[in-house]
Amino acid sequence: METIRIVIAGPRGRMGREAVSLVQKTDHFQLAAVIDRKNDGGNLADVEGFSGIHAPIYTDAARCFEEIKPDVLIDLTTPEAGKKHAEIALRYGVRPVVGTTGFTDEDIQRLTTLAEEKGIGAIIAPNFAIGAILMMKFAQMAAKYFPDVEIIELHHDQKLDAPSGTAVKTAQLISMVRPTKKQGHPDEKETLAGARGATYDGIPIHSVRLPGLIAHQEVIFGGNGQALTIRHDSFNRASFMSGVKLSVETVMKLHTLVYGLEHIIE
Ligand SMILES: NC(=O)c1ccc[n+]([C@@H]2O[C@H](COP(=O)([O-])OP(=O)(O)OC[C@H]3O[C@@H](n4cnc5c(N)ncnc54)[C@H](O)[C@@H]3O)[C@@H](O)[C@H]2O)c1
Ligand SMILES: O=C(O)C1=N[C@H](C(=O)O)CCC1
Repeated sequence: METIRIVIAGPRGRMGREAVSLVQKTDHFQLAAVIDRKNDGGNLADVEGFSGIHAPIYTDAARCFEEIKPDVLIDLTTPEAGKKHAEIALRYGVRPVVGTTGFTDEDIQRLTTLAEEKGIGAIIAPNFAIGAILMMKFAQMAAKYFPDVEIIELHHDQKLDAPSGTAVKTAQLISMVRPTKKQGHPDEKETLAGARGATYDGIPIHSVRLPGLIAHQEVIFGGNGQALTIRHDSFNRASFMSGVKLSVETVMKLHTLVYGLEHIIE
């Protein structure tokens, strides 16, 4: 198998550290460089927790891609940085695999156009955990029979974006198969603002943020005399890494942007 040269943006973060470790232990992956907010010009091996892992550090994504010419960027940063990195990567002919969440429909559309112009692959995956992809697919199946649905997503309290990328993606998949619907009583009123959550195409989304959590979601369907709950839990960040590996391998064969691993996992 040909070696895939990878740049990781956000290597010191919770997900970035897992991704560095994934690249290190995968024979056909090579860590070509990292993009970090600090330590420009330094080496990852000199950063605490990365002893023996040699990769040049850049703070400027464009300079990194220009000098390193990697095959793939894995971005695990913040919404602002992730959007910028993905766009610069595509301009330099580097295929982005974006795990960073908080992208809007417009962001995704702009990057899709850029990937098409360049004729290279890109993947934006709100959730890399295979179980979460199945949870979303099962929810889409169930929505055909149970149009009344609410999403509760639960994450650690250091998360920047709400609702989660997974909750938005789940609502998008459900809204593809059910007509727009106003749920609950037509005259219902919130006596405390936000009590009924945010809505995507009429689907309520409730975001919980608590220390101790990692990433969890329940999709609850209600019907006549019955309810169906589909739940997924990520108990650690290693749960995302098989999806990151699959995305890096797959993006090399794509010529357009794919949003969501449900398009890749049959
Ligand atoms: N797709 C998935 O399966 C999945 C799973 C977990 C987390 N996430 C997302 O991944 C992102 C990162 O999550 P996390 O928990 O690792 O966050 P984190 O805060 O632990 O790490 C983010 C890292 O990005 C770095 N960073 C910020 N701006 C930067 C810049 N301009 N250049 C380089 N590095 C920069 C920070 O220094 C930090 O080390 C979030 O958007 C989160 O929602 C996605
Ligand atoms: O830790 C996070 O942040 C996560 N975000 C993703 C999302 O927004 O859907 C899912 C996995 C964990």
